[in-house]
Amino acid sequence: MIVDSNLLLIRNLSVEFPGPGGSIRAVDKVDLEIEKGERVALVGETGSGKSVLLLSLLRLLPAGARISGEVWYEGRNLLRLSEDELCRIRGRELAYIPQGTGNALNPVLTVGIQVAEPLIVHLGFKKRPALAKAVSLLGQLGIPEAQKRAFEYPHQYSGGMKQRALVAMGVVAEPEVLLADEPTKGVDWERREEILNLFQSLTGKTILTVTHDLCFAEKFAEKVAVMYAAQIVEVAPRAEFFRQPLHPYAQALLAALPPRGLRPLAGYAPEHASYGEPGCRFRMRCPRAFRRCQEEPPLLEENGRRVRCWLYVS
Ligand SMILES: Nc1ncnc2c1ncn2[C@@H]1O[C@H](COP(=O)(O)OP(=O)(O)OP(=O)(O)O)[C@@H](O)[C@H]1O
Ligand code: NI
Repeated sequence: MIVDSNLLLIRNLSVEFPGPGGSIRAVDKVDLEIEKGERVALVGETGSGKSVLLLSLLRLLPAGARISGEVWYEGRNLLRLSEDELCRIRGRELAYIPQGTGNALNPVLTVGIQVAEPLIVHLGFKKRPALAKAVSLLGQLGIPEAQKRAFEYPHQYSGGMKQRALVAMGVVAEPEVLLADEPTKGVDWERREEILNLFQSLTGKTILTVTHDLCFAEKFAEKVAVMYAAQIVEVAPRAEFFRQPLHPYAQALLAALPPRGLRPLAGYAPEHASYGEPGCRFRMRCPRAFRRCQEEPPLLEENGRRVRCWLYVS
């Protein structure tokens, strides 16, 4: 067993989807440590593997997905647990907050009862107090007239409201670990603040959030992890990351932000089929690429930061 102060320890995690034209490696040998009570933002462009990484931690991927590696949570490798054991952990100790844009909510149940359900299922609450808590949480997240709207169905909610209902459902039973996939997507500016406040009020809870919203990441996270083309390319404490990102991709990500110059990154991420080729996956778009980038860069570790780039190899 791995003895460590980390609550969640992801080791050499890979996910492949077999397909007719060969398999797609959506997550490639990811290592990430998350301490108890730590808030981590996982950022990176579309298709880089963030959602798949999150889903793989709780084995929520479609049946065809091949997961390898280790995910240690309090001394247990989640990838080795039986489905029964994992079911007991899911929702209660580790909860997943999906994106509200999909069909994550059940269309035939009221929102209130869905938000209340984890309390009933995992903590043995009776329906009335569970509903009361759901209503109060929905109100806290800025759902207007929560008392009334808790009795409405998902189709009566806007996209942003559905997203907030999913956040409420994820946090209601106060799980130790929250895995959230873009919890602010489609949510208005003022309402994002409420999600942020709610997350910050969950003291002692560990939160890993996928987000495209770097402003949210800067306010919310203590640590930032950056993915590019299925790999982790940088991990850094929040302040250091926003002051001086190391990886050229992370630098480009920040340079694209409006207050920092709004310079979009040109080009495209490499095709999955090319992942097997040697070399840095960012090199074709990298303004600082040099000869050595033809070889695969290691994930270097220095002063609590990590970066996968030859520029930092002396
Ligand atoms: N069920 C699946 N079957 C096959 N390929 C998949 C499946 N789910 C995801 N992928 C592929 O895995 C890669 C990573 O997808 P993922 O959804 O994790 O990206 P992401 O970083 O979350 O992107 P976004 O920011 O757009 O949400 C993509 O190329 C995607 O097409
Ligand atoms: Ni995603």
